Amino acid sequence: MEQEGPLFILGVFFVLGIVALTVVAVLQNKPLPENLKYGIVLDAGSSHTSVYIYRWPAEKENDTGVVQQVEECKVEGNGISSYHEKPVEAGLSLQACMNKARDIIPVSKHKETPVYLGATAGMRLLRLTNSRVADEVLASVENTLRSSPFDFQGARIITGQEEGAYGWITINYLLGNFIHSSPWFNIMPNSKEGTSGALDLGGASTQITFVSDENIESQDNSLRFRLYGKSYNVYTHSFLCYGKDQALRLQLANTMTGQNITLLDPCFNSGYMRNVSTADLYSSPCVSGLRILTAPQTIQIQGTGNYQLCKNKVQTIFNVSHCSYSRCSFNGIFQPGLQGEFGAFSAFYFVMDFLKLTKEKVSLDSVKDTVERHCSKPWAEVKRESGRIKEKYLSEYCFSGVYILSLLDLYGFNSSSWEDITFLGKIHGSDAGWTLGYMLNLTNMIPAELPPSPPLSHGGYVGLMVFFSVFLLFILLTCWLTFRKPKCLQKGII
Ligand SMILES: O=P(O)(O)OP(=O)(O)OP(=O)(O)OC[C@H]1O[C@@H](n2cnc3c(O)ncnc32)[C@H](O)[C@@H]1O
Ligand SMILES: [Ca+2]
Repeated sequence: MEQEGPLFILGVFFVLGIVALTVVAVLQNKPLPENLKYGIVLDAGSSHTSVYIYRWPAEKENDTGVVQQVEECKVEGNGISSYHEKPVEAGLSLQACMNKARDIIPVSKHKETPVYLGATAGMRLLRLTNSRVADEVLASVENTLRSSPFDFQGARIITGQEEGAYGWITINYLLGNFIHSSPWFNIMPNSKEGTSGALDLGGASTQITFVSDENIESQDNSLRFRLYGKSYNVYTHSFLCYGKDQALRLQLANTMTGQNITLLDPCFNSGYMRNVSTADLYSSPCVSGLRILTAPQTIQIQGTGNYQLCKNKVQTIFNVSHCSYSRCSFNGIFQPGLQGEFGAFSAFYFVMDFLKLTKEKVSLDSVKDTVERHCSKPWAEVKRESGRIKEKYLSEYCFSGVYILSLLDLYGFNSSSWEDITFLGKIHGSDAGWTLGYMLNLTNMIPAELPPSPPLSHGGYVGLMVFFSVFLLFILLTCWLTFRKPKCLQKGII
């Protein structure tokens, strides 16, 4: 009895010790309040500019799938290359969206938030037409971005190769395709091995990018990446002038005649009419070589809505007669055989979404039927059904549908490989496009090797601590209750 008093006190201290240990472990390892970082990328496309704002937790910077798009602000008006006659206004056009970015990003983060502007095919074409004016437009947008409170990192025209590569990185990052070989990463697990190819259809250029096991016969189309501990051999090509707006110009210019003021066009719905200024049509370097000097100043397009005739007309813009490699897509450009799944975005998505062909896998034949049916609808009916859509877009869905089918056919998609294409607008809330990949690369957020990762997550660590503490407590209590006198303590079991 004399010995029980001190032993009881010892036992109480022991229990208190374990409880204190658990509390300290839990508190000490409580995750710090999330430190968020922001980044801004301006996609200065040929048809329009969008300002994307991204956010991610600073501690997880090198993990994959953690960067999220928090906003897309569409700049009013057309793309920056359309300001070629008044370059100063190109910069002003960005102001409203940059003000919105100011409101969204906390003031304390402004100074450390990088801003990048990448211009694509519209500016590539303007540089070809007049490089001095292209520089003036870039200087103007640079001025606006420099005067923003953010950390301006540069405004430049990205190459077609970069555009393809970053689009591919974006979709595979968002789909979680870079991580499934690692046992430690388990965010957005992807059941399918491998990466997804990227198909981007813009207004002035189009890109195809995918991993290939074949020899890439032309160096310009070959990219090698090492990402998250894996090497990738990637094929990419950007076709300048084969975005959907420039392709439409090519198609029109191909059928222009010397005198006719009216142009019957099977790629527009019957009853549709549009006036086109020939000066404007020929202003693009994509078609300037096709200029007919005797063409009238203005022509009137009159739609006749015929799928088959439209297809024949669209095919005239592709040259498939020469190829100096083992195989080509068109215009003498090397392309290896298609491999794996593909994500198709931008206008591929806009057009297929309008035709209600994105929700589930639809066979190639059904897609052709749908486009054919759409082309044969009178314009009045098209307008009645979808009157709220911008007339420019609405009037061009027949042409765009036929163009997409022709382009994908030349890439090598047939009835069976068509099933490998998914038309993507957003992936987990972020737009599919080159901008995210561009930012990930410039902020060094995609490591070549897998970052070292602790074997246990914070939750797992705390859980184990609690489990073992409770286990010890349980043993002690069992001893106490079994022997009444805590003999186990006396015998030095614990
Ligand atoms: O990549 P580049 O060639 O520079 O062009 P862009 O970046 O401006 O091109 P987008 O992907 O924004 O758009 C591709 C095309 O789709 C058109 N477009 C945009 N939204 C659309 C919609 O809802 N329906 C149909 N077409 C759309 C747009 O006018 C372009 O012709
Ligand atoms: Ca684009």
